[in-house]
Amino acid sequence: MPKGKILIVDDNKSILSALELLLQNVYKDIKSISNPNQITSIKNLMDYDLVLLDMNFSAGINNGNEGLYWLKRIKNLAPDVSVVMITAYGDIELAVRALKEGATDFILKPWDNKKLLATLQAAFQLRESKRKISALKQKENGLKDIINNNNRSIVGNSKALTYILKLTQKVAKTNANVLITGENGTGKELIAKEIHNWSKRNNEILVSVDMGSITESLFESELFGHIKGAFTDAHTDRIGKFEAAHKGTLFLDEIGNLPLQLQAKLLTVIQNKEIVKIGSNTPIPIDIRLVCATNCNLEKMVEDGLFREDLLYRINTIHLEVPPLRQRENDILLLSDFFLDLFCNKYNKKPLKIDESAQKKLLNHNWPGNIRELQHTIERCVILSDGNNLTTSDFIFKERIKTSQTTFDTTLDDMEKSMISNAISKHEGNYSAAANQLGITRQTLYNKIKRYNL
Ligand SMILES: Nc1ncnc2c1ncn2[C@@H]1O[C@H](COP(=O)(O)OP(=O)(O)OP(=O)(O)O)[C@@H](O)[C@H]1O
Repeated sequence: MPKGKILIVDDNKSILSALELLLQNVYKDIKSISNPNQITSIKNLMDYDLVLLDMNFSAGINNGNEGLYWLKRIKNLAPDVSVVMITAYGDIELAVRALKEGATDFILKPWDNKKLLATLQAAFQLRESKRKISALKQKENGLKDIINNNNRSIVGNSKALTYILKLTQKVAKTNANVLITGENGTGKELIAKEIHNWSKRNNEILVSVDMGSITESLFESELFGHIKGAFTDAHTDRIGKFEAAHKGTLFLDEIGNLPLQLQAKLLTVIQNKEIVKIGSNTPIPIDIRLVCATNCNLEKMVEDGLFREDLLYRINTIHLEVPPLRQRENDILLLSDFFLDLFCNKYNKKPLKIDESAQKKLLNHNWPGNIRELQHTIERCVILSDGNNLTTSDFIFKERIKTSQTTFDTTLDDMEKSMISNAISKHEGNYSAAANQLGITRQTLYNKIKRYNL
């Protein structure tokens, strides 16, 4: 089945006819011109797959310069089109010049039909590959845009937040590794995204990894990737998060949850700036900007022998501490309104207002779960509300259960709920520590909090 579009340029009409005859069953669309001046007036030259271009047009001049001139013009107008040069006066020097100017290949007249067809076929395949690469590049850029812009703008104008945002902007422009600390739900991940978006790497992607949810057995495969056959389930090659973040930013969330043995592996990669995939011996150079976050006190963990001091030095060239919501009083109502709009839109509710006494209640609450807690509180209110106003009775903050005593006339679910509440309360909203105490992963803890609406 003929496919593809070819343009033949030769001043010799009988050559044009011979070539048309030869190529008519190979290419779907053939256009021949005998005067190269017509090239520039061809509409949509970019749509052509191939150009077969003679090198000499003026009588008595056989140095090939005309062909090289027209090659340049074609490459200017349609850079991805494959151009194959054809001449009766070729030598190696001319062929090299043509290839340097962007020709795909070079054929001598009189030509051998089989060889000519094979050369054009190879040139056609090259053009197809370029098309695919360009389509993939466009798709990649589109995906990068979606990934990078899929973040919420940071709401708030409190002094504490403004200070941290100024610092974030300053730091973003450098290539320094950044450690973001702060309680759960304060917006550490949002700050990491801002660092990426304000950095010179913002044309590449930010890859996030929750270190708290990666099991030891999957650590290397997730972060460094593997090659096909490296282990039983490795049916295909897989790139790890480090390689995916190459040229961009790698965000390692909950870095404090990384076991010591894995800290050593991470340190090696950061120091050597290269990874080795499981099952391979070949190191792959990696260029990433590292941003880490944690709600743990890493210095204290270093003192307790739970975190490597050398790793801490590597990751906290710059340290940003995100303040808790209770220290950002000005932000509470701004954020409440922001989430109110967001969820009213999401749940197709008419606009809601928070009345004055309810506002006071929000301002007086301690927000141990910070902005995430505020977000969930507002979402719940929007879902449950029937009126136009939210009043104090819409905002019910559960008292944390102080006692760990449980009675035996409760259900298993009640006991679990109570244990989770106790653990969260004991660790003052630090979900990682609470999950640790309960012997479950942070993700499982989140799921349970959601399930029990805690
Ligand atoms: N200033 C802000 N403006 C708007 N939304 C915010 C702001 N800060 C945080 N949020 C939202 O609050 C939620 C929690 O934020 P984020 O995940 O960044 O916190 P975190 O500190 O990384 O939490 P964790 O320690 O639990 O991982 C997210 O949905 C985030 O979009």
